[in-house]
Formats: sequence, structure tokens, C-alpha cells
Amino acid sequence: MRLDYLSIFPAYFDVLDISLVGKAAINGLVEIHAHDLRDWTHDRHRTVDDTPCGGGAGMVMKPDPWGEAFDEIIGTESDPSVHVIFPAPSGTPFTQSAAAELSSAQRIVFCCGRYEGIDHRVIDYARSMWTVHEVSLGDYVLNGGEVAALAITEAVVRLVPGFMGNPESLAEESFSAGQDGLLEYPLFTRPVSWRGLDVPEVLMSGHHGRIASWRRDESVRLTRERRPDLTDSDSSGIH
Ligand SMILES: COC(=O)COc1cccc(COC(=O)c2cn[nH]c2)c1
Repeated sequence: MRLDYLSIFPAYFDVLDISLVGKAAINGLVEIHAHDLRDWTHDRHRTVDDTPCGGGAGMVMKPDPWGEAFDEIIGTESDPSVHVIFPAPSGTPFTQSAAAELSSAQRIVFCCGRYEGIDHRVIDYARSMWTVHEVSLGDYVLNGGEVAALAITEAVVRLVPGFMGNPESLAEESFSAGQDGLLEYPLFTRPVSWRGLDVPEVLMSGHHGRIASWRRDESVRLTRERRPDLTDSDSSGIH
């Protein structure tokens, strides 16, 4: 999998060389390329933004640098196998299933917006050429798409076959199919008693049926408490 990052702060992605993703990059599973959008400007100030047509506060990212960067980084041929991701507050909520789908992509290009956003024609052009995803990580606003791109990268790359040392652990995570779309149950390890707090007895019983039942009950309780929106979805085992 090749990952490209287009940003006016490409140094954000240096961290990928040391993190979990770095290991994947080293063993050839993932190839990382970060690019400075200003490399595709031609004025002395390397300008990437301008005032919004129609007025309004803030600045909008100009389309020209994006178009020239696309030409050089991705090419001028249409190719639906290339996934182009625009993190944005206005995007579709990013989910574990979206991460799973993207984990089989051969190429993902992250376009990190700043200011008030990117000229919409950039997204329209990208949609005419590649597979575009405008995704939101949540109902809040960041200063730019870089942090969101890092989060999406981690969610996707850890699902790439061969990346995780113990793939079984993926099956029991929150939101994974193995959990029926429920939140993960509470986890414990040794010592059995810690600062007056004990591991639930059932987990020390060695009775696998009771342990499975306790874990399911805890997942249902937590999901009902924290994520009632998940309890009605078809994917969750509770209704
Ligand atoms: C079409 O894409 C764009 O115009 C992107 O423009 C912007 C503008 C400001 C901030 C961001 C970063 O994304 C978020 O804040 C975000 C993502 N998830 N939740 C919050 C992106």
C-alpha cells in the first residue's frame, strides 16, 4: 500500500517513521510519501489561499496548487483504484468498516485542508478522476486535516494483512464484527488485587462459558449506556 500526504505542514507525517506504521513501512507493507503543497506554487510568497468568493470570514485554499500536485503525484489518468481522502468537519463519519474497506486499497492519497477549507472544484475534479472520500472523525473542528489523516492512517494500516502480530486481537475490538458491533468489555490483567480493587471473580473462574457470558453482558451494558445509537443498528447483537 502506498500512502501519500498533501499538506502545507508535511512534517506532521515524520511521526509515521517511528510509530507502528513505521514498522509496516520498514517491512515493505506500506510506503509513505509526504508532500508540501507549497512546492506547487509559483509566486514569491508561495501562496496557497485566497479570500472566499461571495464574501465571508477566513480564507479558502486555491485550486491551482492542488491540481498541479495531483498531476505530479497521482497523474492525469482516471483510476478508481486510487482513493483520495479529504478529512473535513463536513465529511461522512469515518467508521471501522470504512477503515476495513480502505485496508485493501493499493493507493491512498490524503489531502489535508487548512483555513476554512479547500476550493470545492478540487473535490469535484478529484471525484471525476479517482475514488474520493470526504470523511469526518467527529463533530468538532481541527485546524487542518493532518491530525485526522494520521488517525485514519493508523485505523487503516493496522488492518492491513500481515501488519498486526496477532490478528485474533482485531476480532475482539470495539466495533469489530467479532463484537457484534458492540463496545469492548472491560479488560483486566494481573495483579488480581490492586489498591483494593479486584479482578471480577468470574474471570478467574476458568469457566469459559460464564466468562463469555459476563463479557457479552458487559458489552451490552456499556453500549446501551454510552452508545444507544449503536443498539438499534442491524450490526449490533442487541435491539
Ligand atoms: C473538502 O475538505 C476540506 O475542505 C477540508 O478543509 C478543512 C478545513 C478545516 C479543518 C479541516 C480538518 O478536518 C477537521 O477539522 C475534522 C475532520 N473530522 N472532524 C473534524 C479541513
